[in-house]
Amino acid sequence: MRLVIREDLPAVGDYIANYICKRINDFAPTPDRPFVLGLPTGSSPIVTYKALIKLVKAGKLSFKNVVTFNMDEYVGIPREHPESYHTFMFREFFSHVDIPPSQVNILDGTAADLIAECNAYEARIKKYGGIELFLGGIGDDGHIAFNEPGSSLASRTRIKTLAYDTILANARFFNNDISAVPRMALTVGVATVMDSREVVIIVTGLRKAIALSKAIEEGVNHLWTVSALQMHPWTLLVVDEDATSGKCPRAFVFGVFSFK
Ligand SMILES: N[C@@H]1[C@@H](O)[C@H](O)[C@@H](COP(=O)(O)O)O[C@@H]1O
Repeated sequence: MRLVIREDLPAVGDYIANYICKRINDFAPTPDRPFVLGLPTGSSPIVTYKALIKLVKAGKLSFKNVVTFNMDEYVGIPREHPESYHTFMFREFFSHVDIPPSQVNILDGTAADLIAECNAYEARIKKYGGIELFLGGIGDDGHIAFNEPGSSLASRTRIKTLAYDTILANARFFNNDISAVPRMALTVGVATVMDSREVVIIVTGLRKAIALSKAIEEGVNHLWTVSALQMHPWTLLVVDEDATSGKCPRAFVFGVFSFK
């Protein structure tokens, strides 16, 4: 597991955007061999998206031969809803880069058969040969995608009931009205993320300090689902100074690297 510490959120965003840019350019994707990229929502990735958009506008990066799979989507709110992850992704990212919309994959939380929707999503990922790089964020409780505390570490794309903490945290996007936050979501599973060839995780802010410490300093534990990444052969955590204010310094003793 690699750990990169940067001063603040904008520096984290720049680092990850440049990292992804290099990965895509080195991969030299073509229409027959696209780069398959997993993507998150949330406030943490917004600066990364902004930095990626800048790279595209500067002609240093193209998404023409990139296929994306988003991590999750709320159940029961239409795509057009201002807080659907579908709307979020087009507003914050896809509308500003050169990706053909047909290459964007986002779970449909309004599908008539939600289980079939989840199974088809897994099949589509498989059809593309798996995900090359999954970018993710984490919740304050260490959840990855919507794999809430207690999720199976062998989980696949499925319907998940949201934890009360997550509903509370996301109420800020719904005018602080807890009752307006969907109770369920479709989410890739922990095993879906683990199958990716590389995982890059953004962890920023004091709120995430305990989760970061649990992710890298304690054992693999389904109550902090991000900790499963300890078992992944090629994970990169990019964090800011605030997020290291848990117990992180000990991590260096155990050989986690810091590139400052
Ligand atoms: N499903 C998303 C997660 O994928 C995301 O990582 C998390 C953190 O969001 P933020 O970056 O706003 O802290 O929010 C939601 O729960």
